[in-house]
Amino acid sequence: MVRIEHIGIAVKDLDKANALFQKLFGTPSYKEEVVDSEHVTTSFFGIGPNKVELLQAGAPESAIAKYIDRKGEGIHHIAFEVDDILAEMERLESEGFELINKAPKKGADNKLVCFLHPKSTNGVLVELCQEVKA
Ligand SMILES: CC[C@H](C(=O)O)C(=O)SCCNC(=O)CCNC(=O)[C@H](O)C(C)(C)COP(=O)(O)OP(=O)(O)OC[C@H]1O[C@@H](n2cnc3c(N)ncnc32)[C@H](O)[C@@H]1OP(=O)(O)O
Ligand SMILES: [Co+2]
Repeated sequence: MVRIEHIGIAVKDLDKANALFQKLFGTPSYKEEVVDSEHVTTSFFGIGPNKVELLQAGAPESAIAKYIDRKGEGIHHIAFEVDDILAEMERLESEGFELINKAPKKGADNKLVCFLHPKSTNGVLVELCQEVKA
């Protein structure tokens, strides 16, 4: 684990949330990106060396839609940057953490990602992110 890559926040209305967080951070979102495979639209804010990712569901089957239905809006996951996602997935699985996806998958913001099931991480949805090198 290199550092916290982003904090993911589940929101119902991305336009309203973008306006709210722009006021909070004093800076606008630097990009919005749809991730079809996750049925989400993401919006990223840079705060110094850190990032916040807002996520709006694009379909009822979206993990974000189910989360909001269950728990309402709020912090959804913590993402960590890793240098070698395959090695980290292998290490974590050997340590007893449950990988939700068994192979890295395409994430937003030019990343390969893997999620750990919250039941194996004290109730925190953890995302591993590796930068996709050009
Ligand atoms: C990849 C694009 C982007 C990026 O950064 O690049 C993203 O971050 S996309 C983010 C959205 N995608 C995901 O979250 C994918 C991984 N998530 C999942 O596969 C599911 O959400 C899963 C498996 C965590 C939960 O699935 P589901 O909601 O269908 O199951 P349950 O509702 O039965 O939940 C099971 C159990 O987990 C607890 N739970 C669910 N979501 C969270 C959460 N975000 N944080 C903590 N805990 C969570 C839920 O409360 C249930 O617990 P229980 O004690 O059984 O009630
Ligand atoms: Co994320």
